[in-house]
Amino acid sequence: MSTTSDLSFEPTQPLDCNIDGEEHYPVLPISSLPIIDISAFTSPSTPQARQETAAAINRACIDYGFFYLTGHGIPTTTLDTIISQARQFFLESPLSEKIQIKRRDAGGPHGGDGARGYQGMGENITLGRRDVQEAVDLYREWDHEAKTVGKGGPGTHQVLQGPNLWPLHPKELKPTYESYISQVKHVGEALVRAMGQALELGPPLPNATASTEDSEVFVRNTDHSFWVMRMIGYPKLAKPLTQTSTSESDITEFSCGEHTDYGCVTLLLTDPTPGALQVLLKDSKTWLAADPIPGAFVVNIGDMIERWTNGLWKSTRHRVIHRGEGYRVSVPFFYEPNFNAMVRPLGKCVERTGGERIHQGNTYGEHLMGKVFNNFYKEEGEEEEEEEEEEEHVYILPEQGV
Ligand SMILES: O=C(O)CCC(=O)C(=O)O
Ligand SMILES: [Fe+2]
Repeated sequence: MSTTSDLSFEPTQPLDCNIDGEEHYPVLPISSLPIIDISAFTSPSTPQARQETAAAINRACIDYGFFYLTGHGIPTTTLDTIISQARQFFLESPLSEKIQIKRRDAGGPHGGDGARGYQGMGENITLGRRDVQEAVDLYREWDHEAKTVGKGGPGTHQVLQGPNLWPLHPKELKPTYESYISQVKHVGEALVRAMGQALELGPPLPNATASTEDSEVFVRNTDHSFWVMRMIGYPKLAKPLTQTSTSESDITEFSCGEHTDYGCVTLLLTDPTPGALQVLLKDSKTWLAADPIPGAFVVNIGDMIERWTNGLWKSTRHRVIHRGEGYRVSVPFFYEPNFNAMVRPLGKCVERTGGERIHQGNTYGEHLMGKVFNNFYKEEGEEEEEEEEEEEHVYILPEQGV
């Protein structure tokens, strides 16, 4: 994804460049992402306070596509529990227990749906390379009435239509996570409401439908968010962290390869490990270490917001290289559009970006199915397909009944 912002930044220390004719891309160790307090949208507030927050979001989305989010109302103790229970699962469960909730092919005899469940070390592939991570993927449950029998007959599932496969250990994990999911969805809603206001799409219109382009357009198209939550465990990579800037060609292993998130907004929670998550700045060559701030989410916008805004706000590339101490844990919550939401550039954003649409539009469900197949079923070495080619896939999409 190309980035053409006019962002300029002052490096905090000398950058290591072009030694022995080799290009060295710097990694800035001090995070300078903006910090946005969302409380004006999560609690009673004044129009002026909301306007100031919306303006700060607009700036952050143009300049970085990433920011820290505070004032969301979820207690830090809850966030800490989410991380510590994920750590317990990864480090204390025997492999046999992890395998019990393994992601299995849709339609197969094990009742898998091709998406939910545990992925072993190296199974997640980004840009054709195996990520050094293990993970559990949880999704919004498919609406019961809209389920259809999988191609293997009764007891088998279509893609994405199976039940979530919850870790068995620790046993409090499932109720804790369910309660957290209901809280974090409210934060996602507040955030997309603020984003609609930030784009100055106009006040909410009476009798609005999903396609009405007012400031609530994102709220309506995420009101049955087909959310995804990942628990990710990262063992540290072999090479120790000895330098603040790194030659790109030295990096042969990734905890999570360079990517943009494919949905709407990501609310990322991580343990305190520094230096692991790196965000590509708008100069397209400087990586910024987005170190965690206690109690704050790291938020980034995904490809669906880029498409809705016709590229006014771009989804930003990021990656994880964990060479620090210990086993790193993160739990991103992807607040996504409704499965059936039609995602096409908004008229006002098309006008503001020169009048040409970057995409003709399709539903989030179609987009997601393309991503599920690309990422989960690609063999090492295969090139990741570009967004433009996504339309060439033919998927038979069951309707989500919502
Ligand atoms: O673990 C992290 O810090 C980020 C993970 C991530 O970018 C993703 O899962 O999309
Ligand atoms: Fe990501």
